[in-house]
Amino acid sequence: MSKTIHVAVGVIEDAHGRIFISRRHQQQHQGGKWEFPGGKVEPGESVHQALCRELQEECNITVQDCAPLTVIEHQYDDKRVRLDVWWVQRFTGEAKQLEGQEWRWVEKHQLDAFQFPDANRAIIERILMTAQNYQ
Ligand SMILES: Nc1nc2c([nH]c(=O)n2[C@H]2C[C@H](O)[C@@H](COP(=O)(O)OP(=O)(O)OP(=O)(O)O)O2)c(=O)[nH]1
Ligand SMILES: [Mg+2]
Repeated sequence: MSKTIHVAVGVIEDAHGRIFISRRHQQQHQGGKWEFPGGKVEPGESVHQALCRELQEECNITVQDCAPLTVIEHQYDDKRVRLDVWWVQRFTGEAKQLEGQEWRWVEKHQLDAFQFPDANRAIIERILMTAQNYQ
């Protein structure tokens, strides 16, 4: 069995409580589906370092403050992933997608209307649960 791919993922929230999502390129694993920005943790990097690097590269932002939200392990037909998900509420820079992916800000209650990879179901549940607690 191939080894687990460790991924740092950011749930980026803006001042209006909206979440940043982007659409994976068709040729990528889980292509065409929407995602929270992030990418693989490189050798020698902490998850936090990977998160900051990926969000700078993909979304043009510098993370100032973030907190662990959840960790999801998921087996797809072709690979196994471990998604280390962080809530990012403080950042500098204007968020936008720098790698040619379609992107948008969405209200939390609209997240369910987008097609995400299967592993993301648990992330979205956690976002909605956490949001409810703060209303
Ligand atoms: N970034 C991200 N990846 C996700 C999400 N949900 C999910 O199942 N994944 C999976 C898809 C991929 O198998 C893996 C992320 O790997 P990736 O190939 O996009 O990583 P990367 O951005 O570093 O890409 P690369 O440049 O190394 O090719 O995690 C999500 O919400 N965000
Ligand atoms: Mg990525």
